Amino acid sequence: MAEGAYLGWDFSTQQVKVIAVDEKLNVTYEESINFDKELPEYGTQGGAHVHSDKLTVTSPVLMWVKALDIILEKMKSSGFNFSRVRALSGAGQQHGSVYWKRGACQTLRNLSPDLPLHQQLKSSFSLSDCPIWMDSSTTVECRNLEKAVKGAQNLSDITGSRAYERFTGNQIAKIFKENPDAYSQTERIALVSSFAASLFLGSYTPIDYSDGSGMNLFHIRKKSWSQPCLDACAPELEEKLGPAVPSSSVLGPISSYYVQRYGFNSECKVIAFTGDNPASLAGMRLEEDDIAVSLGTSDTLFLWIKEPTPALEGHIFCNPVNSQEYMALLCYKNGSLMREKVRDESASGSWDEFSTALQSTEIGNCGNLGFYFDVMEITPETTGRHRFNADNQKVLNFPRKMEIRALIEGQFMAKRIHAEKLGYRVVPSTKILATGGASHNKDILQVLSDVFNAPVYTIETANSACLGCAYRAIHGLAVGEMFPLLIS
Ligand SMILES: O=C(CO)[C@@H](O)[C@H](O)CF
Repeated sequence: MAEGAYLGWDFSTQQVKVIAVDEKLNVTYEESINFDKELPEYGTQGGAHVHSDKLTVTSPVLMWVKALDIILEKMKSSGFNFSRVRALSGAGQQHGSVYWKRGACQTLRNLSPDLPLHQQLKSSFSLSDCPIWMDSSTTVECRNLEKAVKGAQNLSDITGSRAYERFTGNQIAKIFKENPDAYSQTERIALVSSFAASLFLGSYTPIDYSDGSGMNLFHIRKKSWSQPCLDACAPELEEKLGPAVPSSSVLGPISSYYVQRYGFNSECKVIAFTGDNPASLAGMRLEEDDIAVSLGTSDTLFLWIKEPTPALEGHIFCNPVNSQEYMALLCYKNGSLMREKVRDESASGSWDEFSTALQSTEIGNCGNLGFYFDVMEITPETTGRHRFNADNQKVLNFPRKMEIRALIEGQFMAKRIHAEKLGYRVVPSTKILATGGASHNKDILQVLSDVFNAPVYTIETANSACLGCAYRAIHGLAVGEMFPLLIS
C-alpha cells in the first residue's frame, strides 16, 4: 500500500471520532468530540433527546455537523498533516436518518472554504431533529410494513430482519404520516453514514449495502431496494434514497472545501461510509467461529456468516468487506447507559468501586439473577428491572455489590442465550473479541469470558468502528470500484 495516511471516522451516538493509520496499519492519530460535553448548547444526554413520550428519540443534525467542524479545527491546531491523507471512510450509528432539504445538494457543492460547515448548512435540512436507533415510537408502522409484505418472517427473508421500530423505513413512514410537508421538502433521505460521507464528498452519496440492510427496505440477496417495502413506507421513496452501492465503493475525490480550508490532498478519495457495527466487524478482522461483542452505547453481538439465516430475532446485514457474504447481529439498547446508571446508583459513580464489586462477588452471584431495561429493550422487546433470588422469587432489590454482578451477568447471559437460540454455537475454538468503551474494564470482560466459557481478546483501541473504517479506506482504494458521482 502506498505510503500515506488513511482516515476512519465514526459519527456515533455520543461522539464523533477519527483515527488515522499509516500504510502499515499503525494507528498514528486519534481524536474525538463528545456531544454532551463539547456542544452543551444542544442539551443532549448521551448524544440524544428522549422526548416526553419516552419512545421518541432524536438527535440534532447540526450538532453532528458542528462536531465535525470542531474536530477538524482540533486536528489542524494539533498540526495534523492533512496533505498525506490518501483516502478516508467512515461509519455512522445505524438506522438513524437525515433529511436533506431541496436545494441542499447545490449548497454542498458550493461550500465556501472561509466558513465552517454548520454555518453554511444551517438551512439545508427539512428536519432538524433526526430519529435515531434509540427510538421505539413506530410500532404501528412496523405492523403495517409486515402486513404489506405478508408477515414478519417474509419481511425478514427479504430485508434480513422483521420490522423493528428503529429501522429507517418505519421511521420514514412515521415522518411521512406526521410531517408530510417536511417529507415533500426532502430532496434526499440519508443514513447517518451516507450523510457523513456527503459532508466529505461535497455531494449526496449513495447508501452502502451493509448499512442499507438496517432499514427494512433493502433486499439483502438481490442487493437492491425492495419495491413492496418502499411502497409500504412512503411515496417516491426510491428517488429520495438514491442508489445503494457495495460498501467498498470509491465515491470520488474529497470536496475542494477540505483541500482549501484544511490542506487535504485533492487526490484524497472518499470510500463509501457504512454502519458502526459493520465497520467494527471490519476493524476486528473476525475469523470463522469468532464472536464479536461491542460494549458501546448499545451492546451488540455480531459475527461473519456466509449464508443468511433471517429469523424473527436478530438481524442479517450484507457484509461490509465481502458484499456477497453476510454478517449477523443482535442489538441491546440497555448497554453502557444501563451500566453507567447502576455504577452511579450502586458504586458511587466510580468504575473502580464497580470493579471491586465484581472482584468480591462470586461467579453465579449465589443464584441471584437480574435483567435491567430502563429503556424499551430491543432484544427482547420489554422494559423494567426484574430481579430473582436463588429460590426464583421476584425481589425488589439486591445489596449493592450483588446488584452490580447481577447486571453484568444478566447482560452477558442474555447475549449467549439469544445467540444460541439463533443457531450460533460456542465451540472450543471460539474467541470472543470485545470492543467499545466497556471493553477497557478487565473485570467486566472476565464476566463475559465466564458466561461464554471462551477466551476474550480486545484490540488496541476501543474505537473498532473507526479503525475498521480506516482499514476500509485502504481496502476501498485497493479493490473498490469507482462509483460515477451522482449528479442529482
Ligand atoms: O441499533 C443498533 C444496531 O442495530 C445500534 O448498535 C446502533 O448502530 C448504535 F449506534
